[in-house]
Amino acid sequence: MNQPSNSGVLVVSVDWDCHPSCQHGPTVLFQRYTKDNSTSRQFYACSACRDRKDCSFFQWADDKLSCERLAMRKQVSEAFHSEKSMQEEQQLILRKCLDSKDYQNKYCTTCGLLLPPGECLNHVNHNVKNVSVSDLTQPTAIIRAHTNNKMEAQYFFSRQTLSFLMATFKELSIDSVLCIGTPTIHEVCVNQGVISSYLLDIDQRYEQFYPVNKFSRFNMFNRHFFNGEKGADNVDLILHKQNLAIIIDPPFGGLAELLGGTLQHFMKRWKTLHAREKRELPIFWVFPYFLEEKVKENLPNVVMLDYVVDYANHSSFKSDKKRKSPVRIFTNVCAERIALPKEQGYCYCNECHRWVTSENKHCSVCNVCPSKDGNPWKHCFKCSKCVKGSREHCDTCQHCVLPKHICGELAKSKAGCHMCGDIGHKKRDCPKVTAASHRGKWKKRSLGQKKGNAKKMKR
Ligand SMILES: C[S@@+](CC[C@H](N)C(=O)[O-])C[C@H]1O[C@@H](n2cnc3c(N)ncnc32)[C@H](O)[C@@H]1O
Ligand SMILES: [Zn+2]
Ligand SMILES: [Zn+2]
Ligand SMILES: [Zn+2]
Ligand SMILES: [Zn+2]
Ligand SMILES: [Zn+2]
Ligand SMILES: [Zn+2]
Repeated sequence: MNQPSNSGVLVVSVDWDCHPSCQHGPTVLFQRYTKDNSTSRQFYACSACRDRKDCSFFQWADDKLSCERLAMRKQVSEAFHSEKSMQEEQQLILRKCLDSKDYQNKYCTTCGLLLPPGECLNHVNHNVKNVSVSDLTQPTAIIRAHTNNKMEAQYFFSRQTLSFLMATFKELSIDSVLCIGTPTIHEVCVNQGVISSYLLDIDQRYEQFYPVNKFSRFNMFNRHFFNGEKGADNVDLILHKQNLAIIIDPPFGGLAELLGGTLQHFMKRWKTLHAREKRELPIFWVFPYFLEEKVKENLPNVVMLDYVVDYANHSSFKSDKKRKSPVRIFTNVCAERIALPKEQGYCYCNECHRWVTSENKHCSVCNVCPSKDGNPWKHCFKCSKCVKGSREHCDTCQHCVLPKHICGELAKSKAGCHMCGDIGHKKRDCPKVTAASHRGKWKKRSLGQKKGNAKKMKR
């Protein structure tokens, strides 16, 4: 999402049928407040890109577009809609590469293209690499990952995490998965051939490696299929599978309310197709632990597993790093049914009936294994709850805080409303926000999902 300012931006509406579209499908209506919060104005911005550099679409909701701008918008939109998917042509190239015995296949990393024989001449000064026939079955190893945190944030699961996820699916008798932004899971499923899978991802490069019955270019924030009905029909086919699960691993900065909307849309469709099922469609949503509240607000009945998800190509979220990855799995499957690997130090808590990290000790007062971050927590009788092990109770702040804190700061920051600064209420009850919500399908959500943490984690 484009953020014209750091403060005071809310999602107002996600009415996909009525909003103007950018090249990533329908935009989101946001509300931006001035610095002193005295006035606000609404604008439409891209749902997929959190930086104007990646998608320049921006439109004030009350702006009357000039004729030239309208004409330009129309031109862009027409060009976008006529840009038909090249998936079928790409598949012919893939076929040629797979069949080739007498020449070395090439992939141009600069253009993100698999090159048919003879095509290399057009890529002379580009970064071209050789790919073997077996490489072609591992697209995530061929493509250059786009690690732009404001858009794709392509971080691939480590081998260990992949094995855990695959073992979990097997244990739960899941035989089909809808992979949303999880190309490595899809790759393993396709290669192993035991679990059937379908990939939805915004990265068009996968069109070269998978036919339309295996992949569609898709925007997970607004449910936009770049190939129209074709993609939607193929997803519907997989939603017919009874023992299906969805696994989604969005960029951290992605708004939970939009992601929740997408998941609930698929869950609802699955429920309609399996009217006799009492269960919900199993969901595995990979997201940081510090966004737990946001996930739970937007997807009811999920729990956070203690399992630490790590990545092969992320500089800090690798399993060999000292600092643990903050990424966890949120699921609506009963946590008791998901055994976490003992050999990685997880153990079963008989009181909580779930698997936890060995540092997450059961608190007999709260009657839970309280740790969220995987480090030891302890009970504070003054706060009447468990807190991070590094915190000490401060009688002045009346809270458990870091020993080296500035007394009073926390109380100040906890007191008021982030929106208007008033001490008397919290952001969710801010009259300014409520006053703004007077037109149909409104949603009042903060854009800043614990910005401090999200910024620190950069994904
Ligand atoms: C954090 S990575 C997750 C990859 C996953 N860990 C794996 O190993 O398969 C985010 C994924 O979501 C995709 N993505 C980013 N923005 C998207 C969007 N708006 N809609 C759909 N996919 C998106 C990226 O291309 C990338 O594959
Ligand atoms: Zn866009
Ligand atoms: Zn090239
Ligand atoms: Zn416990
Ligand atoms: Zn406790
Ligand atoms: Zn305390
Ligand atoms: Zn204090």
